Parts: sequence; structure tokens; C-alpha cells
Amino acid sequence: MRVCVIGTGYVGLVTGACLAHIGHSVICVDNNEEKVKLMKSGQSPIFEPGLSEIMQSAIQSGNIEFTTDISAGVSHGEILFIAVGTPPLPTGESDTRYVEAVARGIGANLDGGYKVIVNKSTVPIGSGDWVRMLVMDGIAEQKTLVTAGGAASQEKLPEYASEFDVVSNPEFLREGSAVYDTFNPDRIVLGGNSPRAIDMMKELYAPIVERNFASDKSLPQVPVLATDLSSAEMIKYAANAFLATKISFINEVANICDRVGADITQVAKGIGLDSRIGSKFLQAGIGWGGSCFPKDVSALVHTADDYGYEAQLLKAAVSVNERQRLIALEKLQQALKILKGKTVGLLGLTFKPDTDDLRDAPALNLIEQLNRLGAKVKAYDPIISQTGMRHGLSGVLVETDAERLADGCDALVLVTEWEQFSNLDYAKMAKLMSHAVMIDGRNFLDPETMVRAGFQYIGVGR
Ligand SMILES: NC(=O)C1=CN([C@@H]2O[C@H](COP(=O)(O)OP(=O)(O)OC[C@H]3O[C@@H](n4cnc5c(N)ncnc54)[C@H](O)[C@@H]3O)[C@@H](O)[C@H]2O)C=CC1
Ligand SMILES: O=C(O)[C@H]1O[C@H](OP(=O)(O)OP(=O)(O)OC[C@H]2O[C@@H](n3ccc(=O)[nH]c3=O)[C@H](O)[C@@H]2O)[C@H](O)[C@@H](O)[C@@H]1O
Repeated sequence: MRVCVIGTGYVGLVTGACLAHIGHSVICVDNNEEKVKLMKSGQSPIFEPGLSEIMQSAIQSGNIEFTTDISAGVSHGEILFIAVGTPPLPTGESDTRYVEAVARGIGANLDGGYKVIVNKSTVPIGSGDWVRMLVMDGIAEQKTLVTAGGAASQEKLPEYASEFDVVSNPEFLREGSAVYDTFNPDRIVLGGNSPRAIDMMKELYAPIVERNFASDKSLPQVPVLATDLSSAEMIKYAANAFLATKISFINEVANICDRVGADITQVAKGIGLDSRIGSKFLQAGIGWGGSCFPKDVSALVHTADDYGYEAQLLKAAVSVNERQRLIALEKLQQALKILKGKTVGLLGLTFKPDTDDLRDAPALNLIEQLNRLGAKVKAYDPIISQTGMRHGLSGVLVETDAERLADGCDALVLVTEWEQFSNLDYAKMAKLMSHAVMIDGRNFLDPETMVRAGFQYIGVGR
């Protein structure tokens, strides 16, 4: 099928490349010229395992193209994905200006033929109808432009004005395993009221639904859930809010464990074995971050507020997380007492392993607070240190390896559980430090091994 993906970030580029990989003809549109230039040369502007490989094979097979020209994408695609960012506004609500620009842009470039316009971005509930309206506005603007020169007349909209449908197809991929998740989704949600549009979306995803590209082909077909627009939009927010709340829950229990002397890793195992609870997302630590949990939970709280409903549980999940993001600081103060004049080394900067994404990373709060308290901050991150993607980072000296990081530090904080951190030479690192304190912000390291290496080991809730 012919596909256009507008916005080539973590979601759009992965979606475009994976759809091209399974045989569709894809044009990816982005208004960032630098990115488009890079992608045309076969390079991915983001670090995502497996992405460069499938991009390059799709380029070679001629299944994918990159452009800044939205009109080329819109006329190519029978299915048009909107995959631009929806970052948070200071009020907590979602900033939908990029979606708005793209929806109008699609309308302004529709040139006949039935199109399915797909909201892949996470958008506030009700956005499906709003996008339809904006596309219609775009069509009207197009008509006005055509008649410009004389007085802008309000002529009847062109015949094809109604020849599109809007579908909500929320994305559930995780950064760091985005390609895997796209080929192995737990479910595909399709919200909309047009059977024709839903059928086209089912055809698009058929190879994924039938597990042709899954790592385990013996699994049953991927469930496809067809819903109305608003329910699909709500599923996305509810899923992220549930997962974030689950983490806040385990962090709350971890803090109680700290006080009563229980071990949260054993507690999480014990409750996770209950199939009604499940073992995933019970990893206690320094809180959830990233480009989506914080903004999506806040946006849902904001939506509830708009309807006069106070989402108390979600607000509590957010406030537990805000406190948790500073738990490493508390532990550092307990171990070192005064932080002024001390040097603290951060193992990891990104909000989770296997990504280069620093958006709303707990490391950023830590750097800011440590600086405020007069500590010097150094960091080593397997990706940020090596790719030089240090833009926007201030108040931190980025080291090129873990031993340089340890050298002269009074404490280390493991912020991101990169696999590489499981087999560093910790005994050597401890010797290089002024005080060998290890705050394991992800409960990732083995406490006994750390003690044998010479560290005072402090986990979260253990
Ligand atoms: N990052 C993630 O893991 C996930 C993100 N989402 C949602 O997907 C959406 C996209 O998120 P990301 O991919 O992380 O965003 P991103 O910020 O990485 O990428 C957005 C892209 O859109 C481009 N763009 C902005 N305005 C444009 C325009 N007018 N025309 C063409 N391109 C334009 C930007 O240049 C950028 O490349 C958001 O709504 C997010 O909540 C959903 C699931 C997972
Ligand atoms: O909407 C989105 O953007 C995505 O948000 C999350 O994916 P992602 O943010 O990439 O990463 P997660 O693995 O969910 O981790 C999010 C945060 O929670 C933290 N976390 C996760 C799991 C856990 O047990 N404990 C914990 O503290 C991580 O360290 C990280 O800071 C969801 O898992 C995806 O399904 C969703 O599509």
C-alpha cells in the first residue's frame, strides 16, 4: 500500500521504516531539513537498535523515500500518518500545534482520491473530530488560495473534500526496543467510524498481525481492537497512566521497605508472581521519566480537570514520582552528609537504556539539584558520551568512560541500567574514588558484589 508518514521522530521514523520493510511504499515527511538530509543518506537521526539496518534495506529496495515536501507525501499516500510531537505545555496539557499544522497541511494538499488520515501522535481525547475539522479548513484554504487574486470567494468545497476518514491508531512502542515492538505488538488499536478506513488499516497491518515479521512466529495473531475514535485516544492515555501508576506504586512500597528493613526486589518478585498483578513494571528506582509518561499522565489529569473531575489517583502517581526523582539526592546526603564541594558521578544519563533520549530524564533533575547544593557533577553514558550528543546538557562534565568517571568521585549514582554497567571493573573504580559510595538508583547491581568491590552499596528499598 502507499503510505505517507509525517514527522520522523522515534515513532514516525520507526513506523515508516517498519512499514517499508514489510513491503509498503512509504514516503516520510519531516520539516527538519537536516534530518531529511541525514535520512536520505541512510542514517538514522536517532539511536534505536535495529533501525539503521531496516532503513538501509528499505532504501535499497526502493520502498522508502524522505522529503520535506508535504505535498509529495500527501499525493503519494492512500494512508497518511500524523506522527509529530505533542509535547507538554507548562499547564500540563498537550501542545497540539504541530498536529494542527500537519492536519491543515494535509487538507491544503489533498488532490483527490480517498485517503485515510491516521492520528499516530498521542493526542487529547476528541482530537479525531478536531483533525477532521482542520483538514476541512486546509481544503478551504487551498480553495481560497486557488481563487486568490480576486476577492477570496467562499466557493463550494471541492468534490474530494469528503473523501477522507480519520482513524486513531495509538502507538505503544517503547524507546530502545521500538523496532522489536513494532513487529511484535501486544495489540493494534484502530479507532474510527468508517468501515472502509478500518479495513484499509487492517490490510496495512496484516503482515504484522499474522506475525510474518515477528521473532516468534508460533504466537497467535496480534489482536486488533476496533473502537470509536475517543475510546482509542483514551486507551493510549489510560495505558501510559496505568503503567506510570504501577511504577509509582512500587516506588511507594520501596520507600516503606527502606524504613521497615524489607527488600523491594524480593517483594516485587513475590507480588509479581500473582498473575493478576504481573511482574512487569515493578522495578523500583529513581522514578519514571522520558518523553511520554510525564506528559501523558499530566495531559490526562488536565483533561479530567476540563470536565470538572479531579483525577486524584493520577495526581498522586505524579507527586510520588516527583519525590522519587530526588530519592538519590536524599541517599547521597545520608551517605556523605554535606554535598557542597563533593564530586558525584552519574552512571547513565538517558531516561532508560538503549536510547539517546534525554527528554525528562531523571538525570537532569539530579544534575540541577546537585549543582544547586554545590556538588560537582560528572557523568558517563554509553551513548551520550560516545556520540557527542551533549547539547542542552549543562552543569555536568561528560566523561568518555566509567573509570575516568569514578576518578576522584565521592559517590556514584547508577541512573540508567545500561547492560554495559553490569560488568564494569568496579573494584578498580572503587580504588579511584575519594569515597566509594554507590547509590544504585535502579537496583541493577548485585549488592554483595559491590561490597566485595569495596563500595558502600545503597539501593532503593533494599
Ligand atoms: N517517543 C515514543 O516512544 C512514543 C511517542 N508517542 C507519541 O508519538 C508522537 C511523536 O513522538 P516522537 O516520535 O517521540 O516525537 P519526536 O519529537 O521524536 O519527532 C517528531 C518529529 O516531527 C517533526 N515535525 C514537527 N512538525 C512537523 C511538521 N509540521 N511537518 C513535518 N514534520 C514535523 C519533527 O521535526 C520531528 O522529527 C507524540 O505524540 C508522542 O506522544 C507514542 C508512543 C511512543
Ligand atoms: O507513549 C510512549 O511514549 C511510550 O511510553 C512508554 O515507553 P518508554 O517511555 O519508551 O519507556 P518505558 O520502558 O515504559 O519506561 C518509562 C520510564 O519508566 C521507568 N520504569 C519502567 C519500568 C519499571 O519497572 N520501572 C521504571 O522506573 C523507566 O526507567 C523510564 O524512565 C511505554 O512503555 C510505551 O508503551 C509507550 O508507547
